[in-house]
Amino acid sequence: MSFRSGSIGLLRAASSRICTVQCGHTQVFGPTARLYTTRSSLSVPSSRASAGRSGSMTAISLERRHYASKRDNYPPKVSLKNNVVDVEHRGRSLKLSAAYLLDHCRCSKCSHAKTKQRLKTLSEVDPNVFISELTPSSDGITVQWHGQDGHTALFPWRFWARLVEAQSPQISSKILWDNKIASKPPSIDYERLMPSSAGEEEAEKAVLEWISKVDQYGFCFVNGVPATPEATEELINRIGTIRQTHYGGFWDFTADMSLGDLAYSSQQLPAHTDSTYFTDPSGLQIFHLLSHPPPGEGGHTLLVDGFKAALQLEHDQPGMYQTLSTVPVPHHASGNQGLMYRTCRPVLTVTHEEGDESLEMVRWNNEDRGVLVDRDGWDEESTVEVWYEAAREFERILRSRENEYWVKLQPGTVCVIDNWRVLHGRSSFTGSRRMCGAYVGRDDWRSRLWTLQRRFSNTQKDDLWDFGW
Ligand SMILES: C[N+](C)(C)CCCC[C@H](N)C(=O)O
Ligand SMILES: O=C(O)CCC(=O)C(=O)O
Repeated sequence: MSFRSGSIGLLRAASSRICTVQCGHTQVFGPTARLYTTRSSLSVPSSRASAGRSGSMTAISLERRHYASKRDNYPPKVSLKNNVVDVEHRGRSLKLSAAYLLDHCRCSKCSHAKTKQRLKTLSEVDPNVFISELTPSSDGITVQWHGQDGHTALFPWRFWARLVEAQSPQISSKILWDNKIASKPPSIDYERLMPSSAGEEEAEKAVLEWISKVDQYGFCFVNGVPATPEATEELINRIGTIRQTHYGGFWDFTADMSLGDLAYSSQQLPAHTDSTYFTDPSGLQIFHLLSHPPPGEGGHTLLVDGFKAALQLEHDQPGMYQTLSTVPVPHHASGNQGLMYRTCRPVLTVTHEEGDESLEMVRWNNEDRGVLVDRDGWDEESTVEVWYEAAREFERILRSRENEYWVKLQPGTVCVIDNWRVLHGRSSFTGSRRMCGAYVGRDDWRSRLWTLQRRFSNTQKDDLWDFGW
């Protein structure tokens, strides 16, 4: 499969469904066997190539997006038969047990209104409980259980609708890209992000736009940042708490080998993700080049969309994708006295949420990779040799010219990277080069994204039924 730059390429995915791809900001491609596809609102420029069945782009979702419930004007159809509740809504249906509904009751006895936590253990939910009655009203359906001291509770219509819609493939806004992203990389202006210059509400809206771009593209530049560590740290705190690691919290570093890692050298660093030796790799990697005065040269930054590369591998070599998703690989950080970090995990983390499969993380760092051991026995078909073949192909895709986006960072431009998706690297350099930045945890930046989405969405504020999805 090849992406023809600058034109509409036709890709015949494994499932023989034809997708069109607009090279540059590659927004679509790949098999649909493993991924949810859904018609997106993206419109395809009139394409020279026939787009086969799908005349329009289909946005491929790589992971479930935070599901934003929609107001539903058509109350779902809810009925009870043989102690099973049948829910039909927008052409989809599901069946719920009486015990499931009792477990999901959010009355004041079952759920804490402030903490949104359950107040019942599973042992307090009788798996054989019976529903004695369903009573519809304008607000929803009141369920009364037989026994359980006559437990009765209202489930609002938005609960029933959201539960059914949560079964369908979630549309994500992930946008895959190749080196053509250079023509228009995602970015936002610093002034818009700071309450002191934009006001609190507008700055919060801008932070939502900023983090949404990181979520969509896997990276985003911030332009016009004062080239100081202080301003950089203040900006990073607009996203969330800086994550402490054995490299400290906020870092300000040069090529002085002050710490036992190649980052503190002037050597070239191939495309990699950081903290592959942590069970929970850093969520965001944030860089700000503060200075690299002449006659210093080099030190260009490399970015590669790991999700695009992984799905390219899945399309071309599904068996290799499977290998990289299953064979655990050791990674370690052993360069600093008295510290030893080691973790053994596959290169690709694929989650199986509710039966669907979605790519969640690319964990790739050849410098920090440890010793491969084959417990199944060494032969030509050994797991290690099969892994090498897949890893070499993946590295070939990562290092292909079409996938490498090189950029020379400048003082004043901060680069925020989703370290679970986008790989970064560096060319070697000469002279005095000063870089600062920090990590932010995955859960922290995703929490900031979801709370801002909720703040600026039209959902009822602090609606107990809006949590825990
Ligand atoms: C702290 N700072 C980002 C400057 C360097 C961190 C070293 C990163 C390490 N090689 C890894 O890939 O996890
Ligand atoms: O110095 C740079 O530009 C990047 C260093 C790096 O890759 C890292 O710290 O992980």
